[in-house]
Amino acid sequence: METKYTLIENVNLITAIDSKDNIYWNDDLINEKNISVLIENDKIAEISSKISKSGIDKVIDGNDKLLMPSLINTHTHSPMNLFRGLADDLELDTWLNEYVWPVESGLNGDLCYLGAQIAIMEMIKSGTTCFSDMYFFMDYVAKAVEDGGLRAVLSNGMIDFSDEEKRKNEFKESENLIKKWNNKSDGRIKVFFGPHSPITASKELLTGVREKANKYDVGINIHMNETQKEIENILNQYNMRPFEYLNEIGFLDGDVLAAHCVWLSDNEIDIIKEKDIKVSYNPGSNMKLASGIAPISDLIEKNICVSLGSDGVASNNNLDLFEEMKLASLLQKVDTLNPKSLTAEQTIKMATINGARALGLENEIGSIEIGKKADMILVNTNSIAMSPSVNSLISHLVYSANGSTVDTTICNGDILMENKNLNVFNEEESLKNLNLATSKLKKVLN
Ligand SMILES: CSC[C@H]1O[C@@H](n2cnc3c(O)ncnc32)[C@H](O)[C@@H]1O
Ligand SMILES: [Zn+2]
Repeated sequence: METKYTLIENVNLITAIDSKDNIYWNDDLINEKNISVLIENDKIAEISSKISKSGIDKVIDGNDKLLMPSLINTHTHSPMNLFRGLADDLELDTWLNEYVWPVESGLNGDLCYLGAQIAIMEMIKSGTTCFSDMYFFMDYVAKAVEDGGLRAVLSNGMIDFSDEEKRKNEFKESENLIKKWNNKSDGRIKVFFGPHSPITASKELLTGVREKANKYDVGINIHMNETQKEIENILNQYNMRPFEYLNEIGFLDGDVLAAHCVWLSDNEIDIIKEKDIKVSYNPGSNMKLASGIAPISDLIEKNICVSLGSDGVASNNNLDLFEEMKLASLLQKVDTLNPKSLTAEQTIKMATINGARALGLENEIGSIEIGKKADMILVNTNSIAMSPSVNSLISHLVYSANGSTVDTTICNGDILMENKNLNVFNEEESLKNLNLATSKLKKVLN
């Protein structure tokens, strides 16, 4: 294979630097002007103030642009792009039991491919190139990731409600997904186990997942402590809170990615810290479903790894992590009544380097450093949202910009969007198919 060189010239570079020592919150962001970055195939080869153009296949002018690591969404359900606006203004239980699960019963692989395809286009357009997904028909989602050029950590969502037959099927599905897709598509796809939650997954399923996650050396993606009702349910069954219960059965380890973590006791925070659990904060979904406010400022103070997730678009209702960064920060400020809670710098780390750490990908992505994969975005600084550019661009990224300020998106060295033009999939055709598919799926609710 011939070596491909891409050069990004004279750009304003903003990135975290991986501290490599599990200190998640103490390093500052790099913010330097007139930098050039050389990409050799899929990797960052050089970062310097001047790089020769000779032998370069593609030169991107970085004037009026900001270069940063692309964003990492550590919790979503990509095929749920079929269900945006289907069920709004409801709390989690009603939303799931009366709307979402009935329409999901009509899903098939092709529909999940379509939903994931649209989610992937939405993510590329808004600057995300890596996402952690839990859903059904994940073989089809993996194909959409392969075709769409993104990076993803995929998990088959496992629900058994204590039914042994269901449990066996879930393990079969999950192990097949691992064997077929883990480390595939040029290493862009990884697979985790995905027990849905301690309510929907039995103790046997959870202990089985821990055993198999160790066997296959993969992580675990799970919903935790999202609503007060869920905590009461576990307390009634086990006389322990959810993290205490999972600790007791030996489920917890540093490879566990726990989504939501809204309602946490002090003891649970200590367990999260001790076990180095990775937390995915989903402020948009937690607000929309009126679930509550996660105590992120307390977690940061304890140096717990907190990353950022959107959840699915049926509860968010989009996948724009720029919007999510703003919600993330503002919600912490209003919760603590402290304007210094979750600063813009911390929020960018949350959406980049901590996302990488949460997925076990910190040696590959999450920052712009030599040897890392070329997953990065160019943001248009000659735009109203990013002006005046003589003020803090870091502030603009979190408090003012949204996904539409992203101009160019690169994943694994491939340019997936350039000057706002998508290089993958056919958006118009997919949206036509989406409307047809959703109108059929919705009929079950009438
Ligand atoms: C078993 S596949 C994943 C499963 O999770 C459902 N889901 C989507 N968002 C949430 C959420 O915020 N909490 C709990 N479950 C959620 C999704 O609809 C699938 O059924
Ligand atoms: Zn979820």
